[in-house]
Amino acid sequence: MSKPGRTILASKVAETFNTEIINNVEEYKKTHNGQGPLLVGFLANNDPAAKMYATWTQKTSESMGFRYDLRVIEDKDFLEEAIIQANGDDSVNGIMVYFPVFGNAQDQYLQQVVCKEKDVEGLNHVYYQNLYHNVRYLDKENRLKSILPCTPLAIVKILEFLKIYNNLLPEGNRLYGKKCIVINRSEIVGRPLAALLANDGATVYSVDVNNIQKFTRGESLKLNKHHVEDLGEYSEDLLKKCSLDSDVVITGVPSENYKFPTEYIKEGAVCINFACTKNFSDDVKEKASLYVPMTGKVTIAMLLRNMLRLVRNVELSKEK
Ligand SMILES: NC(=O)C1=CN([C@@H]2O[C@H](COP(=O)(O)OP(=O)(O)OC[C@H]3O[C@@H](n4cnc5c(N)ncnc54)[C@H](O)[C@@H]3O)[C@@H](O)[C@H]2O)C=CC1
Ligand SMILES: Nc1nc(=O)c2c([nH]1)NC[C@@H]1CN(c3ccc(C(=O)N[C@@H](CCC(=O)O)C(=O)O)cc3)C=[N+]21
Repeated sequence: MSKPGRTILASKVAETFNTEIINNVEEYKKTHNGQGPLLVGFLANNDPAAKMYATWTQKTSESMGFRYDLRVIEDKDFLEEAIIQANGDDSVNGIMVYFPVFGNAQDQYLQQVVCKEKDVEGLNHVYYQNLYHNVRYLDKENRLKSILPCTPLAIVKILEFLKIYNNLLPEGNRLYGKKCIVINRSEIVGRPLAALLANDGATVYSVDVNNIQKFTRGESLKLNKHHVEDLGEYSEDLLKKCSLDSDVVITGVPSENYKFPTEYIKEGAVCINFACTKNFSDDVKEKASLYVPMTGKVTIAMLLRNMLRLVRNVELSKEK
């Protein structure tokens, strides 16, 4: 008998955004001498994953009508100056820095050097604070939309595509009744993702190497933003219990030989992996109803969508 589950590719999800992005770039070009918005990428390391991602952002953005300029910085010490220069350059619309650079807390500092008006990845403190506080606009008049970090946002868009979000429910509560588990709690992806899902009404188990936490909006969603509860230290038993309770399993463990145990997956759950390596075993579809093996293509679509949103925010602020 054939397996009941299906694999859904990120390219399929990205398609639904790409037409809109291309049309918006075409509109932009009409009023900008036929030129698309300019994205600048800073590469100051020899990390093969970062290099690959840089080549790939260039290819995708150019194919959609954007201009892309990769600035390779040989000496990391000059990176900060280069970012500051790009912040002040009116011809630059968006900036991204490929991480890791120093591979320590200095990288978080560099993230904040990119000015928020050009921060296509949505890593500025202001955007994080809005996300964690469930604030969706930058101004009191609700004209300027806040930017969301692109990988967590990509996963939200995938869950919408998979119809885990129920659009019969009011916006902001569309994950009510859904339970999700996220294996990764980095500041770039896992923690903001758990907060986003909980803010939309889900119960989220957030797992890292040390412990397991639960993010929710409280009983009957009475809180207007998520709150976090410690469930205990990391253990296989606790992980299995939380996972078997989850309708959605999301993994992002950056290690070649890590495999999420298939027997921890609830029958018919949705499984999504955003790590560069395959975090699920080949038999995942014996349990999963829908399986998304990689998410990178949707992340890039969200990056470019964020870029257009930044351009629009700059134009709206000028009109004021
Ligand atoms: N698809 C995409 O668009 C993107 C993918 N990535 C990929 O996602 C992966 C993760 O990236 P980061 O979050 O930046 O990495 P990170 O190293 O900062 O964080 C890894 C997280 O996983 C947890 N973890 C590691 N081993 C674990 C285990 N055995 N059990 C439970 N938790 C465990 C850690 O505690 C930590 O919270 C990488 O492979 C990266 O390349 C990153 C950004 C975008
Ligand atoms: N500021 C910053 N933001 C990042 O998002 C970032 C970064 N720095 N540094 C490097 C890592 C690595 N990374 C990848 C994301 C997806 C795939 C991936 O799996 N891509 C394809 C598969 C490969 C392909 O089609 O060529 C996919 O998902 O379909 C790989 C690598 C993002 N990174």
